[in-house]
Amino acid sequence: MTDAPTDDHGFAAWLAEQAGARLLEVRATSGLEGEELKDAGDAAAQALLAELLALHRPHDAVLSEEAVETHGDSGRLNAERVWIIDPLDGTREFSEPPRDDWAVHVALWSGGALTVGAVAQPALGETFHTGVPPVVPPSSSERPRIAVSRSRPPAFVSALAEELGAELVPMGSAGVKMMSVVRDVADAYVHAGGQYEWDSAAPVAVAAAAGLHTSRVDGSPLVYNRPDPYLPDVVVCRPALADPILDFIRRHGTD
Ligand SMILES: Nc1ncnc2c1ncn2[C@@H]1O[C@H](COP(=O)(O)O)[C@@H](OP(=O)(O)O)[C@H]1O
Ligand SMILES: [Mg+2]
Repeated sequence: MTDAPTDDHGFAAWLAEQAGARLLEVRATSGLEGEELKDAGDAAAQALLAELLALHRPHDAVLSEEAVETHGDSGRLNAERVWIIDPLDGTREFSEPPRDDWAVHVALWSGGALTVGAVAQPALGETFHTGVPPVVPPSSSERPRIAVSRSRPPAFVSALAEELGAELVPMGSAGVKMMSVVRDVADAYVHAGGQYEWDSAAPVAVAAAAGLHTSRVDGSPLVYNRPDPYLPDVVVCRPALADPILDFIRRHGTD
């Protein structure tokens, strides 16, 4: 294991990569499949991240999908610095090798806002982070592309795509979908109906640092480290698509 960087951006990227390497190892060597592989991945990535955070940032609080005791007020609500992590986002896709649409999310919330984010896509060998904000290339597609859940695409997004003349691009993991906009694989990610702070914190921090639009579906800001981490909807897109998308949702809702 390489030394942990001292700056928070580099540290977040390093953490995400350490967990990513552990996940690749579990996938390649455990011999497990299906639910057992999902559970082994979640547990291994959570254990490593918890250990490394306790070792290198012992005074900071944590909110993790895989640590239920952090979901309520475990001290994080009064903390100055809170790491919001999803040790394995896109668990379903992780359990379907050789799919690469799964990710490790590490964000830092500090003093009321997200200040750091890192999203590792270990099977792609790529990590996106706020230390070196990604440069989003001009869109390579004439038609807008909207990334949607592979397993549970919200119905309103099909109607939105029809109005915008867009195509839907199904893939797993909230982080992968937001990074697909950064990578010019899609132009927008629009989601409603359920999600939690850990699903969006790190990729939203990276997307915002890259100059993309990030908000709730009603256009209001995404707010993190709240008492209830349920944060059911999100829009991440190229800035030019924000008005058309938010206007459609204002007129038609998300039901
Ligand atoms: N309706 C919903 N309610 C709760 N969580 C949801 C959800 N839709 C998506 N998610 C979460 O968002 C992540 C991406 O989902 P999807 O690939 O379907 O877009 C998944 O995280 P995990 O893989 O960490 O559980 C999934 O659990
Ligand atoms: Mg998740």
